[in-house]
Amino acid sequence: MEVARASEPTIRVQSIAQNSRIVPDQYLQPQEIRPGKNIKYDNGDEPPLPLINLGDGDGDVEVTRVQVDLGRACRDWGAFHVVSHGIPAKLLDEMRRVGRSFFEDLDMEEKLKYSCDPNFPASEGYGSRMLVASKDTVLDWRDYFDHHSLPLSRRNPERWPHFPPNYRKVVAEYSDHMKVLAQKILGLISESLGLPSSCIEESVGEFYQNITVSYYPPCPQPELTLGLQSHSDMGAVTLLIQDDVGGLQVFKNGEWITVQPLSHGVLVILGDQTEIITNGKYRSCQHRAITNSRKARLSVAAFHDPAKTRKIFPAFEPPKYREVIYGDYVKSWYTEGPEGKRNLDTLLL
Ligand SMILES: O=C(O)CCC(=O)C(=O)O
Ligand SMILES: [Fe+2]
Repeated sequence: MEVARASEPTIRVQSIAQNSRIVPDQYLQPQEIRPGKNIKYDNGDEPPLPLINLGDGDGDVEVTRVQVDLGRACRDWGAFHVVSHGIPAKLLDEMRRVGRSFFEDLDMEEKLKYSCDPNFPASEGYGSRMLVASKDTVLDWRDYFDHHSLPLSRRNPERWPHFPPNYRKVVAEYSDHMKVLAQKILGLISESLGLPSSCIEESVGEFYQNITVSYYPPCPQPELTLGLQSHSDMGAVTLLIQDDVGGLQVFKNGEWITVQPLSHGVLVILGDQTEIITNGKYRSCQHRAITNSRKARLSVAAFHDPAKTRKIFPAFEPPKYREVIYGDYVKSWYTEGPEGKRNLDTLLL
């Protein structure tokens, strides 16, 4: 059985959403970063995120095309959808289903038994505030469940929800599949830069994988809040699925562009370590989540990061970024906050 840990002092957003018709002050974003009255929930006339069909990889012509398309997506967006990725559609649906069931079918008392430790940022479990150690920031309109899934020595399904009954099995299976896809994507990214396919994966070393199910309750004043503040992911590569509600936005050419959900596609988001390793040839993607007043939204992110002791440095000369021990990078992210891509900018030479 799981051990109940000290519950976080912060009240869960889901409880606030159920009991209040206005947004408490702690969740009000500063004027200049509020999404504002004209939130765009679809991407309108904006170009859609690039879509790469990984099944197009047979034959020399197709291989070249996949590499060219992938290279362009990594340079221009730092994010793209993949289809024919080899992960069973049923597993994607089931992961969304069990994730949603934890948030919606268990009562709060049950859920709080899985609370993450408020004294450590990114500790495993149920929480609302990932930047716990940071200087005062406005809170995100989000609850989450974070799972430490790889390497296997970190994986302890006893700490994961016991409900629905197949929850733990689904997350473990999802973790294994996502690892294989992350390896494949990093291989293709390496090749698209003329590097040996193992290059980026070897630079990252053994994957530290976390799986975060994010749950964004309906928000009475979406124009004043953010589900998740603007950031780039700090690790190497994130693989994300979402439900059909929508709310993820990527920042491109000075604008926020809403990513249309693609139910059986997987969204690839390049992280800061990939930007460092590729020496800025490929950019990590700045993104955020907005809220809406109608429907709860769910996403599942599988983060693939280096070990905290790993030294990360560019694979090209002359280097444009200083080398960094990954654990130091993470520490600054948690103490200073993400603020877009500020942490990465401090490494620029
Ligand atoms: O909910 C989303 O779509 C984004 C989640 C995300 O960016 C993150 O957890 O880092
Ligand atoms: Fe993210």
